[in-house]
Amino acid sequence: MMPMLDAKTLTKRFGPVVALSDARFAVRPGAITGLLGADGAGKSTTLRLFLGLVRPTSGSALIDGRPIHEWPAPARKVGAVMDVRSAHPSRRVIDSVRWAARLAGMPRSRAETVLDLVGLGAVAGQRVRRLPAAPRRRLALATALAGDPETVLLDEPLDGLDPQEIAWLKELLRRLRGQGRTVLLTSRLLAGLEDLVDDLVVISRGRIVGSGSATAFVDRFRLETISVLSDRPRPLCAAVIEAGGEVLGTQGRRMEISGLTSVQLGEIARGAGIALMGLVEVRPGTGDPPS
Ligand SMILES: Nc1ncnc2c1ncn2[C@@H]1O[C@H](COP(=O)(O)OP(=O)(O)OP(=O)(O)O)[C@@H](O)[C@H]1O
Repeated sequence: MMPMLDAKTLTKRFGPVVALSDARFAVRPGAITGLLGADGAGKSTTLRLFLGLVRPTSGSALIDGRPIHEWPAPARKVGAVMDVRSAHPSRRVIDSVRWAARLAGMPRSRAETVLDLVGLGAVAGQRVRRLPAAPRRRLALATALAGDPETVLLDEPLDGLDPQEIAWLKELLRRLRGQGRTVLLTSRLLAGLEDLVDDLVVISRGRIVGSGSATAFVDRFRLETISVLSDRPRPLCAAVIEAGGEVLGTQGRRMEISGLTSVQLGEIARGAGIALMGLVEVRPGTGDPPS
């Protein structure tokens, strides 16, 4: 089966910074894939490369076998939410989506369809600036879907959402998958993705360190993953990497670490003079902290 998204020896440098180094991975059509990595790992850069917003230093980022700029109607191929603030604040909600639908060559009625899909039909006539944060994020999603794209790229879509909004978004993404669409979303944490993604690609400091079915990953990572709280996450990250561990994700003071036992982690933290405020070894199968 031809992959829907294909990173082929993809490298991106920004001056001296290597944001992505020889990345190779493929995303299956009709699946939800999570691109997992810590802050600055290269997740957004990867999405930008697929979208043609930045050019690869070497290698290629293919959508359905071709770079995005080779598709005659790119908005029918891929829709993306990279920045939720992209809608113009003084526009009406409906006009914002109509504009996107028009650019994609879709009929005018497409705007109503996608606003209904994201539950914003009732506020279609409002100015964008009057929308609170959660509906504004839904609007960004509607705009991404305006071109009826085969593939949807979402940068940290679950980040900062409340539980109801997370549940709603997951249901919507499952519906999009049910329609045969491909979804690639990024996240800093594995926690919370288990019941959503089919496949995972794990990126660490610009390198792909693993990819495959989420079930296999979740079992392996649960076995090995330690979730830890520290008031000095940055030096702790450095000490963990120095010791050969892998930082899977960070969010504020919380980190997910693999490749080390909790005893080793405790020793590393003590050696670096960093206090651990909480540590949970995530067990296979249950996801619950040990009692
Ligand atoms: N336009 C740019 N110019 C210079 N450096 C950049 C640029 N874009 C990204 N980088 C650097 O490339 C690296 C990867 O950044 P990227 O935004 O892709 O990471 P990320 O995994 O999405 O992290 P975050 O969750 O913080 O957005 C970082 O070191 C970042 O500072």
